[in-house]
Amino acid sequence: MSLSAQPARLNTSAPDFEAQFAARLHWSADTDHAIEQRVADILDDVKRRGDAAVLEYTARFDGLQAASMAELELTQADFKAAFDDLPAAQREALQNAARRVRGYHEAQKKASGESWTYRDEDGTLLGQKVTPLDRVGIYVPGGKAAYPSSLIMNAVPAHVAGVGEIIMVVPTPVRGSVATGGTGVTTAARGERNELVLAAAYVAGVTRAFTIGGAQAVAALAYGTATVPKVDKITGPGNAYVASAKRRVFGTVGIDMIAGPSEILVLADGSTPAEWVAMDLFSQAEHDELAQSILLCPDAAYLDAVQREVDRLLPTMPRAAIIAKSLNDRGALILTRDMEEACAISNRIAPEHLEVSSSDPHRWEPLLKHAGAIFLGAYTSESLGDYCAGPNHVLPTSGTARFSSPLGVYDFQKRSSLIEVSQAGAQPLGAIAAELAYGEGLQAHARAAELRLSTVPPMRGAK
Ligand SMILES: NC(=O)c1ccc[n+]([C@@H]2O[C@H](COP(=O)([O-])OP(=O)(O)OC[C@H]3O[C@@H](n4cnc5c(N)ncnc54)[C@H](O)[C@@H]3O)[C@@H](O)[C@H]2O)c1
Ligand SMILES: N[C@H](CO)Cc1c[nH]c[nH+]1
Ligand SMILES: [Zn+2]
Repeated sequence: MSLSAQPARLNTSAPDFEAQFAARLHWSADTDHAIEQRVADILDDVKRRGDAAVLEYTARFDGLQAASMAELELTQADFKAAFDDLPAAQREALQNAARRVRGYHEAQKKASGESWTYRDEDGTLLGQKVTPLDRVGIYVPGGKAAYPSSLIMNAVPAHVAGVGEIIMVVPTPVRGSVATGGTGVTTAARGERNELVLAAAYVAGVTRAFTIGGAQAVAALAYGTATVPKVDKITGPGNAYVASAKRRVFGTVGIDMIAGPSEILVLADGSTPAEWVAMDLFSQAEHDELAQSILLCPDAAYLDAVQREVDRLLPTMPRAAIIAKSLNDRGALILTRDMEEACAISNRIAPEHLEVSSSDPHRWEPLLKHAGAIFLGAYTSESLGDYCAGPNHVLPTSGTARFSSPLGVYDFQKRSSLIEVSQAGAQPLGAIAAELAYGEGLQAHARAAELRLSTVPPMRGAK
């Protein structure tokens, strides 16, 4: 069957642009009732029945049969064996990627992740104590592709922050088993473990790991089961089921953000070879049918050229079916009046990844406000950021870059305020606090402050 990919052609000057634009924009799990309902049911079930429910869903959605959760636990020996067995080039690539990601996150910690204090003129000490989380759960996706790079992007900043225990979940679906929501495949004996993922767990350092995925894995981490330890926070990307589950368990545990199906927006001035841009659009479309790839450009002939490259290159891609579905359903090539308008539209979309494919990217960068990551210039392909540039590739999707940031060391830390008031400092602060506390009708607050004054006044409103 020959496939074709026809992203929607939009024109900002067309009278129906706004309607067409809105129709293409953010899809998120919470607008899909069927996914929401299924995820809610899975979470409830795992909360009630623990391991037994996780085993059932793993058989149903991943086609992976196991008699007990112990069978689904990976060991440190598995990690080391996978690492030792890798071809040297893959071992080196993993280590180089981890080294660059570590360097970036160490710099990030230095810049904004350390405790700080100061003393005011009365000798009162004020500040913030930064502490790492005790135990985190990292979700490493594994449904339609394997993601050793996501393991590195989660585990490395957790280590830089000083997290005590890292519990990883990763689905290992049996190939050919399709998570249909029905019974799925129930005869296969073992999921396909990805050796690079196991080796990455060795390189990046993971405490415990389970081959479970989807909403059931998120539930196991959030509520804890007899086998899977309850964590303080769940980080990491995943498909619509994972994103929805994370949103629902927030409050029971912390979460990093909504990092759902991947997105790329390319802002092009027409100076980058069309082939490069077409492949960059493919690079995110190939993740998931629900991924979104958009090109904004003020040059109609360039949009035509990129479409021609899409047509030419698609048949060469092993994941052509996923790419075609993603581009047909969610992709768009948008003709803008100029680059300024393209920047404004990009801000409205707030994409996960934003490539500024221009000969003068620094001219446009100041106009760009909302994006998970901004890639400047024709040589900065988004895929370099996915693996090894250094910054984190776990990024907010579905327009949540308007209020969320990339995964970072800060996601694995929390902060406590530090306050040490000197005797001299207690005098002015006591007077201010007492005044406000009486105003709120909270006498005990007022009195606690006044008792520390050198001259203690009578309590106002005493009985
Ligand atoms: N935003 C980011 O930072 C980022 C980074 C990497 C990957 N991603 C995205 O992560 C996603 C990975 O998705 P994936 O599918 O490959 O792996 P995944 O691990 O996220 O999802 C697989 C799991 O989904 C569940 N599932 C699938 N179909 C189901 C159904 N019908 N009913 C119930 N559960 C079902 C199964 O339990 C399965 O184990 C992609 O969308 C990719 O674009 C995002
Ligand atoms: N582009 C993904 C984030 O949306 C990350 C990734 C991992 N591997 C390849 N790509
Ligand atoms: Zn990617």
